[in-house]
Amino acid sequence: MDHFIYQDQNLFAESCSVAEIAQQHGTPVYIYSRATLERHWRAFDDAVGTHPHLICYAVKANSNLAVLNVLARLGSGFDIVSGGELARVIEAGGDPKKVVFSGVGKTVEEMQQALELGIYCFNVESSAELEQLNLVAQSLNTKAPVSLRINPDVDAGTHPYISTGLKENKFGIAMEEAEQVFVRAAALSHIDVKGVDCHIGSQLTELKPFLDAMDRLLGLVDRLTALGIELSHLDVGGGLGVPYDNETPPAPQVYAAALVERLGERKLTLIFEPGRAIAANAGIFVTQVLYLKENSNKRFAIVDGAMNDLLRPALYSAWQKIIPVQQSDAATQAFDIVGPVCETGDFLGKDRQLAVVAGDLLAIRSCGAYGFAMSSNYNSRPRVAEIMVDGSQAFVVREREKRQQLWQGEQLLP
Ligand SMILES: Cc1ncc(COP(=O)(O)O)c(C=O)c1O
Ligand SMILES: N[C@@H](CCCC[NH3+])C(=O)O
Repeated sequence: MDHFIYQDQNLFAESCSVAEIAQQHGTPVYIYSRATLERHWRAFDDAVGTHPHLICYAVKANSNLAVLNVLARLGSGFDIVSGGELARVIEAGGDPKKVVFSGVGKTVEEMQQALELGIYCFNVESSAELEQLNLVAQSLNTKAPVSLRINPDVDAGTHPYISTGLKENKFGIAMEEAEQVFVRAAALSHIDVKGVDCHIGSQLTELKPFLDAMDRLLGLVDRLTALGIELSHLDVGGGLGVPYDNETPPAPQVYAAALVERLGERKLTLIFEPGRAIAANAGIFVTQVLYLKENSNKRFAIVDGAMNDLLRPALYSAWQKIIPVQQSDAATQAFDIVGPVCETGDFLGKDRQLAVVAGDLLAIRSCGAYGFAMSSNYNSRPRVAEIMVDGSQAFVVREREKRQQLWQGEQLLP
């Protein structure tokens, strides 16, 4: 396949057998490929070429320490949205000087933590946050490096829940107010204005919205230069989509080349915040069929994995490829793949043509991003194990939760 997204090929090829991993570690289970993670990160980094840049992997996509560590060893930066994510990055050996901090609701404590660790930049999302950050930096007798996140009001053409760059979304500072907030930021004693950023949404499959957003940001950069405010970087956010089915998002080379070209003569370091493009197709979710069941006009494969383990189908009606791990002699029939959770929305796939019997393993593909990271304990289900395949070896990078861990910290009344 020519595309840089390798569809977790590694996990099904040579080295490690998915069936053996499932047998040894139980199901449901997430399995990641180190080689694929590295290849995706490098493909992204190489795509930007020699233009000064920093790839800040979006930790929210998959925050497993081993995943972060693999990327940190390549020299990756990180895009974080909480103090918890920052702590994970440090724990995984990431460099705080390559961290950008996004999010509309940073707390005072998170600002202190990030300032003390010396992060690269705060992506500030409102005037109120800017004023608060100035006070926190003052109290620590330092200056906070800041980029202002601008809401460029472009339609990313993606699912409404994961579109972030429209006027009605909560994210960023409105373009109409941008100059005024930059002027204020430049005047604040404990703020160091570094850059501008945007992030218009996730799973984008067209280039145009990225370019539209970039053009609007560059217009602002030029107006700021005229006002005497010189920026050193432009952060284009994340959002590059991946093929879950037969989508054809732009390859990173095409995407990056188009953005670099738009910069023209401007001397701005480019920052990227890819999450899904690095991690999604470096992971699968493996689940076992418990029972087959037939109602009047529906056939169900009831599996041991559920919406608490993999939320995307229930939350966004997201479609992810489901394939049997081993060949079966059973007849191919249409199944809804559903989990044990007591919700009608608990499905992993609908109306899938599959040849399966009870006991078979199914692999849900493209689960390396927003899979485990969005999992929960709903229905008091322990969170599943995460495994990373590295060459011919499979490592447990997170153990399956034990039942007793589920009520840790809970107290009975006296
Ligand atoms: C600010 C920010 N940066 C980066 C990302 C990563 O997005 P994606 O995983 O689509 O690359 C997100 C999530 O959408 C985000 O909100
Ligand atoms: N969690 C979403 C993406 C949201 C990205 C975070 N801003 C998904 O699974 O597609």
